[in-house]
Amino acid sequence: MTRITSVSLRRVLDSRGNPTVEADVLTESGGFGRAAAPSGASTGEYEAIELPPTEAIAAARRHAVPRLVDEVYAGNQREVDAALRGADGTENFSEIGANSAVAISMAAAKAGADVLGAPLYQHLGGAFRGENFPTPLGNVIGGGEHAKEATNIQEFLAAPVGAPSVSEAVFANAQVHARASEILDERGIPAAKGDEGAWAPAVSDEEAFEIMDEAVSDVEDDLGFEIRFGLDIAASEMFEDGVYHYGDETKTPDEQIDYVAEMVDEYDLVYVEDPLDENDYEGFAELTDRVGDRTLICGDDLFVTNVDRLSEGIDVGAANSILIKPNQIGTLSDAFDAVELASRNGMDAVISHRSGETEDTTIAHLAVATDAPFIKTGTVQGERTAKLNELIRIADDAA
Ligand SMILES: O=C(O)[C@@H](CO)OP(=O)(O)O
Ligand SMILES: [Mg+2]
Repeated sequence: MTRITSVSLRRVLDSRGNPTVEADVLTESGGFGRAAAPSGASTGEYEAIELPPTEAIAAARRHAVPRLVDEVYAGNQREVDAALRGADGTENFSEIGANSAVAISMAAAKAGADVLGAPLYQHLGGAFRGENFPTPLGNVIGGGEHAKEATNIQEFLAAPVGAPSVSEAVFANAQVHARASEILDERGIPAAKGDEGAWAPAVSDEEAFEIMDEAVSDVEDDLGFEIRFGLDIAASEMFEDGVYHYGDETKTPDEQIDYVAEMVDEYDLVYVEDPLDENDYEGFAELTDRVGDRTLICGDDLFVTNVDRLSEGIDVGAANSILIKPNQIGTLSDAFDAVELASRNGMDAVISHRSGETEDTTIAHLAVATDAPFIKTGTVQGERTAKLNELIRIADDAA
């Protein structure tokens, strides 16, 4: 019933106005799934390869589609993803492109769910999923590679950890985003928005910490549940010639560890992603040792959703959490393997969007399917609210 009868690929727009790959998968009994690949700006050095969409589509049509159509069942995700890997033949999807691979992988999952008549989160996660919902990490202020002339730290993320429901959490983040705008106004600071819809003011990181702290406390007082915040430092982007660059100032790796540890305590941070360069497993381990009992130290560029890199990290205690981005590795099966390896080792797996996104909602289902404690998928702006609104619908559906 779920045998794939057609896979079509096309170029569509992403939120930055760049082309990306969209896939449609059809099955024998009329099941249909559509998904589009997201795209990063602050990409990790070890991510699977994103090819220019036209090339990725041509290569996938040549190599992958013949191995899928009439050959593979969309309901069998492992089989779909093994066919994609077989068609590509490389470690990093450099032949058909991780963008084609992930679009097909996600579209097949949706087609499989469609035939089974199950919501995607249940098809991926099984009958017992849908009880727990992730806390959304909402990007409120940011800079780095996502906005010019703004903060050095890439993302300041609201985390409504005490919200009684996913819907209240989603609205709390939107309120923090609105409150941050008022505080910027009060201080006479103009702010455009970065790629993910976060405010991108030309302020120091120090001032961004203050604004974030104030916005979060105000909304916490108003709503009456605990809201904290966290960071994606995206430190690999700042690391050059052995030091971290904060505008004209620099920090040595030891100073960077001290700085992050101080910020964790000063602001009671609940989450810190990529505090150090993507090759510094030891630095990650030292920081995790110092503050890992009170915050999540999450590896994004460090692990790139890759089980081999995660295993190395586990060996040295490099983090207590991993960011999962399906397009970093190319298939849903690979992403699930990373989640499972992490959770077998007591680490949290956080599901994430990319800075370049589409209206695709797969990651909302993935977060519920994997029982993720957090999902990072922005706060406002259509391609972000697509996922947040889907989470609200899933919660409604599962109730
Ligand atoms: O660094 C990150 O975590 C992401 C998403 O916020 O950014 P990008 O997609 O540009 O890598
Ligand atoms: Mg990151």
